[in-house]
Amino acid sequence: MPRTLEGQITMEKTPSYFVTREAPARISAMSKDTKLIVVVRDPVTRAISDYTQTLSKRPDIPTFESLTFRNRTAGLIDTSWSAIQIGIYAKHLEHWLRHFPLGQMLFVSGERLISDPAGELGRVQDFLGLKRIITDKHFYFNKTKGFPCLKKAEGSSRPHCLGKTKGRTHPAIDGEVVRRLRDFYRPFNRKFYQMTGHDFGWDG
Ligand SMILES: Nc1ncnc2c1ncn2[C@@H]1O[C@H](COP(=O)(O)OS(=O)(=O)O)[C@@H](OP(=O)(O)O)[C@H]1O
Repeated sequence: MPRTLEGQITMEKTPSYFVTREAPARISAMSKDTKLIVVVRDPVTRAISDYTQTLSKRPDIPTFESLTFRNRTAGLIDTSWSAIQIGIYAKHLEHWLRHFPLGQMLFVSGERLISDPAGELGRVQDFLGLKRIITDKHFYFNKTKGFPCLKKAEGSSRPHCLGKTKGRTHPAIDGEVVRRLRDFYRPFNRKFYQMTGHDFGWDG
């Protein structure tokens, strides 16, 4: 990590930290005061998004439906598949809470980041003790992209959307498989809502 000077905040983003067993102890050993921000979205959509990303790199992989189950007839979900395992947020959070108080963590809703980016970024700025500089004025909804974009990119006067790898079209997944996955995640989601004190609304 670079040295942080007076008046600066150093930020580091790596999606895999949240699910890496060694990460909480290592980060705590580096600095106990580190603030942690985690973006979470409905674990079922997250799994499909994860699969879509892998599929774009390796089009020959098996279907989502076949990777989901260890035994489809018995309805046994393959929790060793990373796309499924990562979405068990309550389990991952347990490890972090052994090293950090909940107040040092902020959970950003991936859904709200799309429907109300300024609102969600308002929470981030408050959490970091920053003035609310980023507001509604900075965003517009880009119909072609189907997502919010920045009116002006940093250091430019032109609009900026995230790249082609963000916001890919997901393949249609068998409804029964989606239902099974919803049933699988429900108790873990409830536990996660309880632990964070926030209902993310993934279970209707
Ligand atoms: N503004 C905006 N524009 C485009 N995409 C947006 C935006 N806000 C959130 N998202 C969602 O970000 C998802 C991709 O982010 P990831 O966390 O998967 O990226 S990363 O590869 O892990 O860094 C991506 O998931 P997919 O839709 O599954 O591609 C988007 O839903």
